[in-house]
Amino acid sequence: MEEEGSLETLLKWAAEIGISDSPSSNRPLSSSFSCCLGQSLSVSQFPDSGGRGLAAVRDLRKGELILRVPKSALITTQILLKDQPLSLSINKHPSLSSTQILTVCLLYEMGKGKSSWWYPYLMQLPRSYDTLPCFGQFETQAFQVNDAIWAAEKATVKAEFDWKEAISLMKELKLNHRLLTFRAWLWAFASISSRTLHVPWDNAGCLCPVGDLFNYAAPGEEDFDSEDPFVSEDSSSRRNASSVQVNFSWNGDTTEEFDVEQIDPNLLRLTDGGYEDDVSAYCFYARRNYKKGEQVLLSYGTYTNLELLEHYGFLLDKNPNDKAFIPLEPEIYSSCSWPKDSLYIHPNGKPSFALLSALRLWLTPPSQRRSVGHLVYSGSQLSAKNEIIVMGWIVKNCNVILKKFVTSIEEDMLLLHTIDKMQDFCTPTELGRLLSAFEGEARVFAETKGLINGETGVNLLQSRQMRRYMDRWKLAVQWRLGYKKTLADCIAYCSKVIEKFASENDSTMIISTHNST
Ligand SMILES: C[S@@+](CC[C@H](N)C(=O)[O-])C[C@H]1O[C@@H](n2cnc3c(N)ncnc32)[C@H](O)[C@@H]1O
Repeated sequence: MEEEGSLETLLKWAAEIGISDSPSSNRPLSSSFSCCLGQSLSVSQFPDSGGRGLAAVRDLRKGELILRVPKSALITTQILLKDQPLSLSINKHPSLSSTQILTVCLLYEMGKGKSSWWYPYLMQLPRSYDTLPCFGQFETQAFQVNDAIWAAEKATVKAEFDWKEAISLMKELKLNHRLLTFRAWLWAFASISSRTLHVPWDNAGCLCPVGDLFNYAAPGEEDFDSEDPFVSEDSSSRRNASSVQVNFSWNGDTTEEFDVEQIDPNLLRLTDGGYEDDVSAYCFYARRNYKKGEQVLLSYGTYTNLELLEHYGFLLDKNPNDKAFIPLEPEIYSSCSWPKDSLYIHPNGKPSFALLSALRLWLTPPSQRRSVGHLVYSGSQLSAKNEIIVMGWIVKNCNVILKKFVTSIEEDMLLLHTIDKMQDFCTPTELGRLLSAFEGEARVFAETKGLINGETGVNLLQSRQMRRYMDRWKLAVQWRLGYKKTLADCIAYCSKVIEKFASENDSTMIISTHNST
């Protein structure tokens, strides 16, 4: 993400309008503060986890109030519709969704330039995004996995459809031609998708100055290395995918250093934050204890890496909520009552509870399925033989899928290294050397984007647009590599289970042979 405008201007303006990170909710709202932060938080750079974000300026305790943003500072459709001409025009388009309306409102507000009340905030918004609808054809194909390619294509088509539906309204509002383009729409849509917070009165959510500087940590990270394949499964509620929804769950982090007993029990109610009617403000709370200097993170909800990419334009190296779906025969879905999206492989390689159960049933001879139904649905293994068949089926299918990819895990790792080098190159000679050594996908990228052209190629590579293409391409390669690794881990896991059963079977045979002699 790239943003422009001055951060100091934003933080000064934020202090003036009552945004505060003071731990005391009684601190008078005052314009005498030159920065809204400094008491609990400060803006800092975290290159490996979100770039610009918020750091703790002192040790923070779980449940502590760390930021308040008054309702008047939030950008909501409700507030923007106080503008009469805007409101009159929007009323004439009742079929537009709440997100389309907020997107139009944001572009309309951008069109006001310096006269917008939110100008210091708007200037700090990223100039471009890497959310799925922004992926071009090359980057989309780089996912290699059909589900992901479809998700990217669908996201782009949907964004274009939404834009076309809203264009007559935007023309009525006399937005300048730059704001009428699909590019501008994608920008506004991605701003909303990746930065809005949940508010109870509008599905589109709100834009929350300063509150939207928190980067993301997945809920359930503490379960990531758990031996139990069921722990992280469907344990948290799915949230509205189009907005940053602050997590109200009770499962805070386990890295306690303070005595939880000392915390006011009322504060434990809120571990992330939300809009609070009684104080008319968006309030944020520390979801766990933080040491001074640490990045303070927010849980936007439970997302797979593909969902994170779609709505927020990034993915996590280790995402406890990620899921790898493999193609299954239609009869597998119809032979069980598990929902399709519960049949997947965990990021640690273990098949999901539902996937195992569905396969146990499906790989039982049809005449016996009725009699084992209750065992299958309770998650029990049916027999050693059935378990070996199930694991063998998974191993075989994952192998088939992996072999069909045009690149292997090792090649993807090498490609990521090449992309890094392209992003870091220093001189035209270095670039020339790099480009001449290109083959496969990197060569296609260089050709498609016009990089194989001496001086022009160098200039192009340095351009902002080319950097964006490379970032998105890299995200797609990272995603597919994660997918392949999960399948490889799954093969290893299932093979181990088969070995275990085989060795148990051997020892049973030895015992029974021994007993019969
Ligand atoms: C609500 S904003 C957070 C603040 C943002 N970093 C900024 O500079 O404005 C959400 C965006 O931050 C980035 N982000 C948040 N958490 C991240 C993480 N854990 N890893 C990588 N990028 C992250 C993504 O670009 C996402 O769309």
